[in-house]
Amino acid sequence: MPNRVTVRTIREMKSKGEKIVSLTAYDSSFARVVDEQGVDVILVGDSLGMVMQGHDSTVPVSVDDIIYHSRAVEPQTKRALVMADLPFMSYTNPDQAIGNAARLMQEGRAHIVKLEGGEAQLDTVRHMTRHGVPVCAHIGLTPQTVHKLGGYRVQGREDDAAKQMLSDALALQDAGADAVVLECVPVDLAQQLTEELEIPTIGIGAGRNCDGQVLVLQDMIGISSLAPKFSLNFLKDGRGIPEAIKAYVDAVRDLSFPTDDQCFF
Ligand SMILES: Nc1nc(=O)c2c([nH]1)NC[C@@H]1CN(c3ccc(C(=O)N[C@@H](CCC(=O)O)C(=O)O)cc3)CN21
Ligand SMILES: CC(C)C(=O)C(=O)O
Ligand SMILES: [Mg+2]
Repeated sequence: MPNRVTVRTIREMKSKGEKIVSLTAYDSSFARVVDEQGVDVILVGDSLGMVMQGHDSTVPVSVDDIIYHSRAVEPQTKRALVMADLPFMSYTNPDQAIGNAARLMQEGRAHIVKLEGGEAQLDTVRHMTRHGVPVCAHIGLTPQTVHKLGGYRVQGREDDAAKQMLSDALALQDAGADAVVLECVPVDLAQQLTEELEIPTIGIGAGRNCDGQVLVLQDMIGISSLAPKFSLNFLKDGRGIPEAIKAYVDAVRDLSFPTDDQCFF
């Protein structure tokens, strides 16, 4: 694995102020192109339940589904860190979580696993860390709990919620998390989280001050049924798909994406 991006690489990128670029890929053709265009972290996310399977949430996605896509993606990558989501109900206790993380890594070839939640996941993150499983946390809007949240909405606008998010993030870091995704978080709160954490923050709808950005590929080439405020179609001006992905990579690195239009305040 020479020159492969690892959790150490992205932490170094944070300390040097180099932006981390992440994008989803769910099949081998896209994985190859996304890797070739210089995306640092390829996410095999449970949003595949929406963009690949046509469900209206990520709730129906199984561990086998993630493995199916991750197995297609990872062998086509040469440089990117391949991250896979633990789907809903696959990590309700540390033993279940580590068993499913092992499947994502061994059957799915993933290099790091991601799970949603704060406080409730501390024992699980600690257990996985102790056993050498790289972990990315995911806080803010956690789509797996959409039926509790009551919709895909910005999180952390109230003082109490913002304080809770900050303490969750620090506790996840202490538990061993290697990175954290911040989804649909107001710009100022995401900036504060990014400054207070040593581990990298990867934002989606969380402003340009995060250490990195992530988008769902289908959103950034304009073919998904959703048009979240934080997304932007880069497939325009006669560009092909590889060029659109390159434009996204460049825009994250030169801070031209996201603009205020893609942010919550
Ligand atoms: N195609 C796709 N893109 C995604 O970013 C994505 C998925 N699927 N599936 C899993 C979750 C769900 N996500 C979503 C979906 C919709 C909104 C959305 O439409 N939000 C509104 C309201 C925000 C607010 O005002 O609070 C928006 O205008 O963006 C946000 C996140 C993010 N993830
Ligand atoms: C929206 C990103 C961060 C994700 O978790 C997914 O695509 O599943
Ligand atoms: Mg996800």
